[in-house]
Amino acid sequence: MQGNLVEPFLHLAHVNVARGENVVLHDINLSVNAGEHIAILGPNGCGKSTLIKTITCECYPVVHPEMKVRIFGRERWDLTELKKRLGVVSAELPGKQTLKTSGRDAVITGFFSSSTLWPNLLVTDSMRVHAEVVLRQIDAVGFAEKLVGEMSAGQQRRIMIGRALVGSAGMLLLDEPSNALDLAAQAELRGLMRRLAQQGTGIMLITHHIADIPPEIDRILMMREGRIVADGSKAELLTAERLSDLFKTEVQLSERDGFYHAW
Ligand SMILES: Nc1ncnc2c1ncn2[C@@H]1O[C@H](COP(=O)(O)OP(=O)(O)OP(=O)(O)O)[C@@H](O)[C@H]1O
Repeated sequence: MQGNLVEPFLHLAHVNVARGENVVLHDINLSVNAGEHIAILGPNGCGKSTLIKTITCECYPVVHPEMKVRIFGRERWDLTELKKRLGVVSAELPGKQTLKTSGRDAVITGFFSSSTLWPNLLVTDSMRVHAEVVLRQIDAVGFAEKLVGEMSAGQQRRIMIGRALVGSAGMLLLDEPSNALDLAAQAELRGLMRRLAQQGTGIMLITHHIADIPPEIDRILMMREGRIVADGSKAELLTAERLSDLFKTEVQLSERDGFYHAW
């Protein structure tokens, strides 16, 4: 990085993405700087997860001359390298083997983007030291010995955030992270997102729960029918009118201590 230039995390220009026979993302233009905090909102099926999967190269854009996908400043990636650098967390575990992996080892799998610590993987001392730092950061030292399959959903989610953090270049992509969490676990997750955001971790959060959006998130992306229909500040877009228009239903909104509640 030079001078005051902010490092770009993502630059998408004129991106169209097909799934099966249908084009489900249309002319997506989006730039995100490293360290930004963004929430992506939109009705079911509008393409939020496909957008994340385009960033992780699990979905490929339709090739045409104006199309550009640049991630961390590069257009071409070794997929394994890219997966290691992107911290993606969804409600699903990386694989069945993760259930039989301890929390500590599951965090370390983030260095390899694997579902468990297979015997052939070379875990270095510096990886172990870094994993301990992350376990403290996510407040998971107390259950790090437990098998992931024996953890509560909230503990599992925290371990998956830790797994995403060890390898990632400071950007977390969270796809509906509060799914299946009870109220206490949702509150813990919100607290963790806040701490990470305050410590400088960038966050792209997909959620259907407006209350999940921590005060630190200041940019909102609205999607509808495969298009970005609004991209702006929270003050401008997180209003009852804009949400009602986005979801085509009457939405009421209130705000308390920087958190919003919609019903
Ligand atoms: N594996 C797939 N094969 C074919 N079409 C798919 C596939 N996955 C998703 N789609 C379609 O792509 C479109 C976008 O889906 P996507 O999952 O990205 O939306 P979303 O906004 O994340 O939805 P939700 O909020 O319900 O999770 C939808 O029309 C969906 O039916």
